[in-house]
Amino acid sequence: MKLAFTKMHGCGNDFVVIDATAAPFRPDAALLHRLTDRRFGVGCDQVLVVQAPSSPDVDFDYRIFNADGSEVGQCGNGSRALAVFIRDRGLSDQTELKVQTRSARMRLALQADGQVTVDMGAPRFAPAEVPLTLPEAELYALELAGFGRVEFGAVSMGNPHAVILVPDCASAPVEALGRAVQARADVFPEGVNVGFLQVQDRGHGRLRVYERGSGETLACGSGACAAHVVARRRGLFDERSRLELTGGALELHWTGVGQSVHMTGPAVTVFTGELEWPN
Ligand SMILES: N[C@@H](CCC[C@H](N)C(=O)O)C(=O)O
Repeated sequence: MKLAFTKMHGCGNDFVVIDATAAPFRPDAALLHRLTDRRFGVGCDQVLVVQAPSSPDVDFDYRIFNADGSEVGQCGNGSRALAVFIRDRGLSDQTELKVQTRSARMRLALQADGQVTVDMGAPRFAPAEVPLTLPEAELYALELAGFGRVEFGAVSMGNPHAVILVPDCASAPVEALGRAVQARADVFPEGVNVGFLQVQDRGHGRLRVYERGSGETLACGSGACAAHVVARRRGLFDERSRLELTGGALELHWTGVGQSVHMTGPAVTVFTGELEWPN
């Protein structure tokens, strides 16, 4: 069988996108590995699958698989890529789309300048919703071997995020500390994406994210939303911020608790291809 795919990225967070609107796509672990592996396969941080809508309230369903094959419920950069993919494949000519993942409903808006704005829904802070097992707080803390007391904000953007403020993103121990936080399965029963945010002023910051299931990526859209929200709740950001991630910049807008976070940024098609499978 030949499996058609499109390679895309949003600020360097890269995707293999599959159109499953006409025929079902039921990937097993081996096929996902082939799609995500950078040496023996195509290579990407996430595999995104577009499906026909499961409810009349949305235009498409959207499945997300991390590089390790785990299925998750949110991918902010991926949703911008999805909007461009749907338009370019002629699946819809609407400039506004509603999509449903297994844990989030998002509204995607294609802008005239080529950027995509995503209504990511309202952030959720209750520990059970993140989820994390600590009593509710604006700032949590963990004692981690080799790092001492590590403070972080926690939020669900449809997926779990911990956000750590750092004085300098470039020198932050993203992989080591990211792994150490993720190792606390007693605190994060569904795992966690770990963001490292350097606040520059009330509207600017730098961010690196050690993602659950994919390691450090060049950008994480839901991570950018989480970082903006955590910084704003701590009084460090105004309603709007521009975050520089390793692979590009995202614009965030959040008016406050109970309101949606809006994220704007680019989405780019790199190439299309066909994978012979199994071979
Ligand atoms: N890169 C994504 C997030 C992908 C899922 C994440 N690794 C998780 O496991 O929750 C984004 O842009 O949001």
